[in-house]
Amino acid sequence: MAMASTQGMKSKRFGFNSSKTDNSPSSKSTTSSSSSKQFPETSGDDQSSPASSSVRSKPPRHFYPKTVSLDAQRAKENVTVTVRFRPLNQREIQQGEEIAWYADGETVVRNENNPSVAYAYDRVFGPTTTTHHVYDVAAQHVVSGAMEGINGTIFAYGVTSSGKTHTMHGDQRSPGIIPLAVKDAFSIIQEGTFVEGIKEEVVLSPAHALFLIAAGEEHRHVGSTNFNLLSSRSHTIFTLTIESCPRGKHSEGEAITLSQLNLIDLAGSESSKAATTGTRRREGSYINKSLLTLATVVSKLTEEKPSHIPYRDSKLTRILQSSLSGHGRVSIIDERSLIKKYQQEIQCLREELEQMKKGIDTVQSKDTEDEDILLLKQKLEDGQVRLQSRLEQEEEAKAALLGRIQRLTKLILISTKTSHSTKIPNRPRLGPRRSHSFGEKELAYLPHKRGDFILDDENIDLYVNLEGNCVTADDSFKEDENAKKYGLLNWLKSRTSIKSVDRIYLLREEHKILSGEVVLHSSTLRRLSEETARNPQNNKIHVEIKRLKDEIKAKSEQIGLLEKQISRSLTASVNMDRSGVSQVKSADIRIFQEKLNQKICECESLQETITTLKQQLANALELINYSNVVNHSRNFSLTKDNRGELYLDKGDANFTNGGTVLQEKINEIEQLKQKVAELTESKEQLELRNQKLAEENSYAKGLASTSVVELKALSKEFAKLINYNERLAAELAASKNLSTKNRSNGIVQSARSARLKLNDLVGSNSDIKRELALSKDHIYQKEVEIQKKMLTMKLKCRV
Ligand SMILES: Nc1ncnc2c1ncn2[C@@H]1O[C@H](COP(=O)(O)OP(=O)(O)OP(=O)(O)O)[C@@H](O)[C@H]1O
Repeated sequence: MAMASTQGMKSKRFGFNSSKTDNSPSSKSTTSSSSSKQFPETSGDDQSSPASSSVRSKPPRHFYPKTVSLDAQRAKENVTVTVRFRPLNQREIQQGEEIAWYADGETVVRNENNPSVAYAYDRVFGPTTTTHHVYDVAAQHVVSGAMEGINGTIFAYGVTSSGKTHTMHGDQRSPGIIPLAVKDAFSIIQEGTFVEGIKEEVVLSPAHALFLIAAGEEHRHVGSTNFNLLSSRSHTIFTLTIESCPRGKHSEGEAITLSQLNLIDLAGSESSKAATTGTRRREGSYINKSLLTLATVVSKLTEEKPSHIPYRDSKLTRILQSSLSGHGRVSIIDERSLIKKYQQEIQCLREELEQMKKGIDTVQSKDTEDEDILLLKQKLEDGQVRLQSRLEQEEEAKAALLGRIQRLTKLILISTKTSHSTKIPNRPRLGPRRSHSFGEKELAYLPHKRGDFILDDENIDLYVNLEGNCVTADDSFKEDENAKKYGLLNWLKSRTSIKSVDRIYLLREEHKILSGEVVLHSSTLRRLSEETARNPQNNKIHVEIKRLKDEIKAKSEQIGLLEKQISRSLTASVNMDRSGVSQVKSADIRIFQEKLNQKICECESLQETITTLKQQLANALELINYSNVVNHSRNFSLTKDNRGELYLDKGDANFTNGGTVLQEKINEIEQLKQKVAELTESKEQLELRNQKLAEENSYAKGLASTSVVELKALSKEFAKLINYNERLAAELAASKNLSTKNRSNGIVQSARSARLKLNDLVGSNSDIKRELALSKDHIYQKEVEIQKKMLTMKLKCRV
């Protein structure tokens, strides 16, 4: 028997060629089985069978690859071919069967009769090899690859009775590849990322999504640390998987895009100081570890040539892997597209079929009976059968898909029929529109357009649209909006029933499917029972009957469970309205309960401390009394007055020296205490004064630096004014010179113009003079101001 495994997208030729097998060395060699090698009776799987029959008899046409050597190219391919020999069974031994082919080493199969004939495979297993070993060597990598997302196929092929079923299915004693692979897959799941309670649900409306978020929040772990009374002890990840496709008439059959939007509220990183208990510290270390991995992953992703990115180091990065790596999952085909594709394929196949039929007719009409034409006819007929069966399969798949679509459509109808109509008009949008699996109609049921919600207990306190502007709705919507705005919880509650309706519907659907399966199994069972009556020796039928009975039993149990779930869901949906508020609040109650418990614990420990202190005080008092009695046998005792201070109760008589000394000491202590109190008071006053002085000092310093700046500015201004003053004086002198010159030069001018010019000059002179006087005044004022400021500063500095 041979086994092939393929992995990955590349589908490769196996190197088999049935049409040439007749000429192949393998078929020749199998004819001479009389001198074949006999294997010893040491099979790991079946101790009773001594040799391989798979090579004893004539090998099948497809048994050996055409190529003889395992070349380097093949090693790189994703297809591996292995051969397993089975031992001869009792019957074969009795019949004197012999072995013609044997395993020569781990990769070569040789012919006993003709040692020069040899074939190489990826791996050859002798008759003593256990199935487990075959699995480990030839199949395990395909399974683990599949767990990493690489498609894989393992199949066994060979002549009848060569051991295919034994290898693939096996039995209790020696389980085959299939059970081993299933077990392996599940054990890999256990080691891999497992997030307890993670859920993926089809969301039918915004309310549905919000309800799921609220349910998730309820499970969020919160605890108090030294820095935060309600610190998040876990990350919350809300992943919205969005399916979208181009919208429009001609979009049918187009591939849909699948993308993910992760909305994450991370728990904060913290030092161990933030923790109040060991548990919190442990949580903190987990939080820190995942955040560290996130940081490492992000920094690696930003590298130009990223090396290994440790997504697997934390569940957080593992979950976010597809989004972080930037590879959106794109272009998968949805049911409608699939149907469209199938329809096209069916059409093509029909056309092909028609053409083939025509070809057959033509061939028949020619009535040529030579061998080639017969062969062609045979081929065409084969093709026709194949096409017919493929057509049937496609039709079946189509029917199944249509059924699924109908169920989903029903589901959507159920979810939307409870929704209210909306008056909110369509929003103008930029760019081409895409339709989403969750329609935009649904968005209209949000309290207002697209928006971010901030829920405060039962009301929305703040409501902001995505652009960050305050919402200003049309008057016509105001009333509607207010109702929604101030009653989101009620709005939410009205929506939450959708979920339970959906659940009940789905449970019922599942119930129907299971019931159908039970009916189907029962009828098969009846048929098989009739068969057993006719053929009671057939063990296979008995096994099949047992299997069917077990399955019917298991399915009936499942049906029972489903019925219970349905009735529970019905009750829950009735109670939903009543428990709506409590669902939202229960998280808060849990937190407050936790805090209350903590406070109770604190109170208890304080009470314990008080009791211990009281006890210690009583002991101390007793000790003093006792020592007084023993040492002096006198009537005095140490007591506390109503202020809690110690004093000596002297009693009536015979107060001795010891008592006096003690009293003196007590007085001394009291005096010292008083002194300490006085000193503390004066120290406090001094500290206060010191603080005040320091404040004044810093104020004065500030003032001084401000004044220095101001002084500089004033000096600059002063210099400027002096310059200006000088310029004005120069101008005045120049204008005086000019008037004198004009007069002395005796320039002929009209009397009127000369007078005007003179007037101008006189006017400008007097203006300049006035300006000069003003600037002098200004300078003087500034000087006074500066002096005043400097004086104040000096005074303040002195203070
Ligand atoms: N490695 C093996 N060790 C012991 N017995 C084996 C081994 N392989 C097969 N057998 C036995 O050989 C017999 C035939 O095997 P099996 O039914 O698996 O062959 P098959 O290739 O599936 O045949 P078919 O094509 O007719 O279904 C069975 O009795 C099986 O238990």
